[in-house]
Amino acid sequence: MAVEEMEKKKKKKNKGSNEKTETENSDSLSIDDPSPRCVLEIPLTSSDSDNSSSCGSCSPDKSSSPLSTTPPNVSSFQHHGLQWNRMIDSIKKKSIRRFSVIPLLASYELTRKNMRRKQPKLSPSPVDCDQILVAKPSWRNFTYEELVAATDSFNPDPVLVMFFCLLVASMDLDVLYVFLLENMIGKGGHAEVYRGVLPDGETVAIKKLMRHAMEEEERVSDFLSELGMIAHVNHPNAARLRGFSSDRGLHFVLEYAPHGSLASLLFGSEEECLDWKKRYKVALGVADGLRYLHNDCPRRIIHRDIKASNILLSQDYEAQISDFGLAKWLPENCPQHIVFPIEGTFGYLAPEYFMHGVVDEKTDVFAFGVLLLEIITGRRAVDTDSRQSIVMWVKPLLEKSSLEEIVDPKLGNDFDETEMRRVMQTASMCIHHVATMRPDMNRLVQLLRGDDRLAEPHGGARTVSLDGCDLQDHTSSSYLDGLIRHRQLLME
Ligand SMILES: Nc1ncnc2c1ncn2[C@@H]1O[C@H](COP(=O)(O)OP(=O)(O)OP(=O)(O)O)[C@@H](O)[C@H]1O
Repeated sequence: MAVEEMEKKKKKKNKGSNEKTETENSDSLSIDDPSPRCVLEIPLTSSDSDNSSSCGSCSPDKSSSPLSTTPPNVSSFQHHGLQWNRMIDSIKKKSIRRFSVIPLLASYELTRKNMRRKQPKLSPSPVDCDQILVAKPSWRNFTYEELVAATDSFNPDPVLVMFFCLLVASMDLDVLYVFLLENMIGKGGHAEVYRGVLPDGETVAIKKLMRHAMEEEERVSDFLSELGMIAHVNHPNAARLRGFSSDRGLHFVLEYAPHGSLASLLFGSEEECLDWKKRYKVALGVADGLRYLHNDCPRRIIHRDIKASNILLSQDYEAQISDFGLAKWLPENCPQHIVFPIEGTFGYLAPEYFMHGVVDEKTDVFAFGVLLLEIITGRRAVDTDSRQSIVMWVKPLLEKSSLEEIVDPKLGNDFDETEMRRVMQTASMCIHHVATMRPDMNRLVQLLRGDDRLAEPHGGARTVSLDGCDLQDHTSSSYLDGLIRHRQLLME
């Protein structure tokens, strides 16, 4: 846990500087195609215009194969993109002066109707690019007063807290704080999350970015990046945006997940046990969500922070991938990307990522494998006391296929053995130390469902192998060395 916190601190310290310091790796690696800096920003590059299959890929009846996408109407796509880019540029310029500029977005009602009014009529095309560019016509810009009303004044004045504390001298400050913040439902490395109820009765989660360490400009940039990402995502297994607010702080308004995070259910209480049926459903849901992000979303998205606390659970335990703060857009035609500094959460990082900064779909596949191991074993990615990585602990047991040593003791014998073995086998493929040996998400979904006879061999339509990074030196022992080195670096 301490290690994880250390990682988080490092992550947050580094956050923001990441985009500026990402490096190009000359030959086979991607040019630095930035993640979106604002809602609906389309990063157009010459390479993209040449090979932009993303536009067609968001048609609602999309098959699971990314190869079956319709070619985009490039000129329409670029036209929209350039228009949005101009708007974003203007926001960015103004945000340097003062970040009260985001309400400007309010004047750009992001509805399809409005888009049409502001655009010259385009010739009809087989692919409706409006659907991509205006992926979430329903979300809106909230005022601070609306958020206060929704959360019953979620953020009490610290002076008020002190006043109460003095008044009730016997009360512990922390207890009082939590008492006053009874709507707070979660706290991450850079955000507090509150429950709120909108006037129409819908319960929402309001994620409020905290003000620590980061420069205001960086926070704005990160906020816009995460907003741009989540605004593009539209899948039952991904968190849904209801709106945002930049009034007195930066806020996301998200669909509320009543069961909280997978981490809180798996590790929260000794007494309670998430039954196997739900665990299996969550595993399938996360796999589906990742498959969408990697293959079927308007842009190829690598999440980079898949972990149990970023998987939320809906009323009926449908998994929702959340927290797109580190997510990265990769161009279609570039196999991988090199990033520095390395960000993410210790215990979930793929070897080629924490050793060489290589990012692609297989980065998420590795983290997904660790998540599956947590689901099976009920252990954390890194054991709190021994600080042992679950990957190193489980590898010999997976080889023995030793159910009784691996399965969460809280489950007893209350699980479907076929499903359990399937998930174990899938996890073991995901955590392979050689990236190209890990299956892609299309195949993993099929493996998890038990219809792997239909599955393609390793690799994926959007994933191209990169010899330099599939170094055979990623043996188990070098992985362990790498982990230790990485941990030492974090401690420095
Ligand atoms: N939509 C939601 N519904 C219910 N609970 C939520 C929701 N969003 C977030 N939470 C809770 O708040 C916690 C923190 O949220 P989140 O991970 O988005 O914050 P963060 O600061 O970005 O985290 P990180 O430390 O990973 O960067 C989650 O683990 C979850 O328990």
